[in-house]
Amino acid sequence: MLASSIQRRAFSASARNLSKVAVLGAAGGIGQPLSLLLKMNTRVTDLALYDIRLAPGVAADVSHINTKSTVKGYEPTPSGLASCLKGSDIVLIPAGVPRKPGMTRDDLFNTNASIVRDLAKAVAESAPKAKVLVIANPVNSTVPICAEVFKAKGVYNPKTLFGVTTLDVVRASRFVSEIKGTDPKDEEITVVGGHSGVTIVPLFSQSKHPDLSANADLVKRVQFGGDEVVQAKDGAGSATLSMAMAGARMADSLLRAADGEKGVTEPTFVDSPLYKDQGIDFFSSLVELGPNGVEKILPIGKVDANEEKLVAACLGDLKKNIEKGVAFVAQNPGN
Ligand SMILES: NC(=O)C1=CN([C@@H]2O[C@H](COP(=O)(O)OP(=O)(O)OC[C@H]3O[C@@H](n4cnc5c(N)ncnc54)[C@H](O)[C@@H]3O)[C@@H](O)[C@H]2O)C=CC1
Ligand SMILES: O=C([O-])CC(=O)C(=O)O
Repeated sequence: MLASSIQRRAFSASARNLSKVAVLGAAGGIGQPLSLLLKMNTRVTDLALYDIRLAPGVAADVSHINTKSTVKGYEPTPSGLASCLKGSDIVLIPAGVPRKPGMTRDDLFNTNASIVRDLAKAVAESAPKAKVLVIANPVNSTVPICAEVFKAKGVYNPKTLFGVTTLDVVRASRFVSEIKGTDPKDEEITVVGGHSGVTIVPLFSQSKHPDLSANADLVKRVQFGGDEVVQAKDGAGSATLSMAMAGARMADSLLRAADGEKGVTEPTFVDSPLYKDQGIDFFSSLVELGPNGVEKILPIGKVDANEEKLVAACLGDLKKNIEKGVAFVAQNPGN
């Protein structure tokens, strides 16, 4: 009995990979709680924090938490960034400015596009095999920007680039549970499309409450949940704590899949075949994760008449957002 439990322990310990996780933008509103949650994750063995300010301070603070992983904060220099990235299995990118009331995510493009482009270049040079999780907005454009940079550097792997859309399903399950008086953990809501306004498409017809697809207020709340936080923070930024939780969940799912766990799925914005025939190269849907990243992209499944209209509205905007990201890199390749 004892021997077999020791054997089991030995097996589970040996089945786990060493995992270096890097956070770029680690001193920000998302970066700090995200770093905290990653420090609490026992699958992370090395946590590497980079920002243009304060990363060593955040690292010193987080490093006192009594879990086994090492934590290091890097100086805001090209060599600091390269050392941070070197050997990383997962790179999360929450670097970039957040919205203020009255702005759309697309209004962040002018500032964040070049930040993400330059960080993607550093990833291509120092961690070309890492799984890259893009949080910086507008995700619908920043993910194509990363893809174009990786293509130009000859390291593009569509299985390892992810736009983080987890917060949309986190919100959807919570909002439904509030209406139905249920536990959000029992409310799995599929959300597809992209990550802004009408490109966010909840598919309530596939949930336990198909009637909710006719609830226009709820659909709108999921699509514009981010605005609720932006307005409530009144100029001081957008969702940070719920986003940190969502980003940490996405990273944990990839780590579990890398450790051989089967059937791990997350919704995420990836290079997807689902609407390529309409010229849309990236789309968020449920994705099965494996040791190499994307294992299988699941189809969106059956949708009802309300949702068909939502998908149609999503595709128009999404196509433009993706094209904008691609055009940016073509016109501004940077140094
Ligand atoms: N994907 C999603 O669901 C969500 C995405 N976001 C987005 O995440 C981004 C970050 O939001 P917050 O953390 O609230 O902003 P923040 O302003 O609090 O933090 C951003 C951090 O990025 C750093 N930074 C800026 N340029 C950098 C560079 N070149 N290299 C490294 N670090 C750099 C800043 O110094 C700052 O510490 C925003 O673009 C926001 O819109 C926010 C919520 C949800
Ligand atoms: O709304 C924003 O700007 C931040 C975001 O992406 C979200 O909260 O979903």
